Amino acid sequence: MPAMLTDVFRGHPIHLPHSHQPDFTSLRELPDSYKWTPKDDLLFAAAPSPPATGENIPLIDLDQPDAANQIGHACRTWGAFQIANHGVPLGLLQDIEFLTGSLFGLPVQRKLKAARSETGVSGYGVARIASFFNKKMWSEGFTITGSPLNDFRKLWPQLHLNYCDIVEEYEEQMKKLASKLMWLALKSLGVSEEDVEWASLNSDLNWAQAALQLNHYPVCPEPDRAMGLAAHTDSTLLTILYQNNTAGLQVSRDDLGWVTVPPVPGSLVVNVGDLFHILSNGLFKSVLHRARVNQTRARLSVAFLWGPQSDIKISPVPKLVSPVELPLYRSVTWTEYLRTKATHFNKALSMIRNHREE
Ligand SMILES: C=C1C[C@]23C[C@H]1CC[C@H]2[C@@]12CCC[C@@](C)(C(=O)O1)[C@H]2[C@@H]3C(=O)O
Ligand SMILES: O=C(O)CCC(=O)C(=O)O
Ligand SMILES: [Fe+2]
Repeated sequence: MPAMLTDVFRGHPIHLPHSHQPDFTSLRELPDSYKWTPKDDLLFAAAPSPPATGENIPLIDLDQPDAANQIGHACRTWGAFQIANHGVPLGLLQDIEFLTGSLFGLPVQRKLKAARSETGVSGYGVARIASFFNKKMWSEGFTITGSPLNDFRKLWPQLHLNYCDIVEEYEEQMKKLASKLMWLALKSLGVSEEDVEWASLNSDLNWAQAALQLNHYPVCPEPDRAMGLAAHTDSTLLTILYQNNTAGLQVSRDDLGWVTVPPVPGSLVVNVGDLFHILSNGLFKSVLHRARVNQTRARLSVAFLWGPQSDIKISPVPKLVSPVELPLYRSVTWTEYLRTKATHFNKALSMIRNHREE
């Protein structure tokens, strides 16, 4: 049995003062510890985003015959896209949104009963990347890896079994969808399952595992100075994000700056993670993204963070490598990569890049 995602941070404790999490609803003013300036995050601009050019990540209908090429194009240009006709039942999206709202609506003391431990992955707390910033983020999160049963029992002594069923069903659907999307994107590069050794050796989806990240961005008294979730890339192959109908997610484009991803009811946002960037030998863009907050509406999101089993080594697909197109990255497992990210944050990708001798 390979090491599991659950154990990935065992040797990498972080100390985050979860228990000092404020009761957001009682704050009328933004405390200084939540006021971000460009100095706190080089990517943070206190000023509003530049005038919208109308350009946005594409919305792709998976029932279209041309979906593979559209997905491939979106992965190369944006590293993100939205999908419609994805086959995930609307009722299930509503259920996971309801579960998320119910979880964050619990009293702080109850949520803290399921607090994430310093060496753990699962549980309630602030995002792990918080340790790289001096200012606090205006959000709370709950991470699920493996069975949520133990944590859910503490949160909902009565209803935990129903909620476990929803999570299980949601993860099942997301797993199928994620693999479908990955193969569609690779198809656009002329790469099929036979070209990827670990996928063709492992039957079905046994090579994949995932984490589910529930996020809550409460109403904020001074949204322009606050940050919901600081700019980052995901350490995944792909991430599939469900957002409630409140805008906040922004993706970065070198030529356009921060672009807000408008919520489209019933659709899902997909983004390329660092491992897919590596697998595609740099062709697919691991998109930098962040979440902003607002003054009138609480925002919820559910991220399905999808990657390979811990014993699988990810490296550029041989078919995309040639004497001209050298492999840009050396091989790395998800576990190794998550640990590199946990120590070096946004330098992680460059640390596994191959540097050519001149
Ligand atoms: C499987 C994963 C992926 C993790 C770590 C671990 C569990 C939680 C994920 C997130 C979710 C929130 C953003 C992020 C940047 C964070 O702080 O925690 C993600 C991180 C990553 O993509 O690196
Ligand atoms: O809430 C969002 O829109 C973004 C969440 C996110 O980036 C994450 O959980 O990794
Ligand atoms: Fe993310």
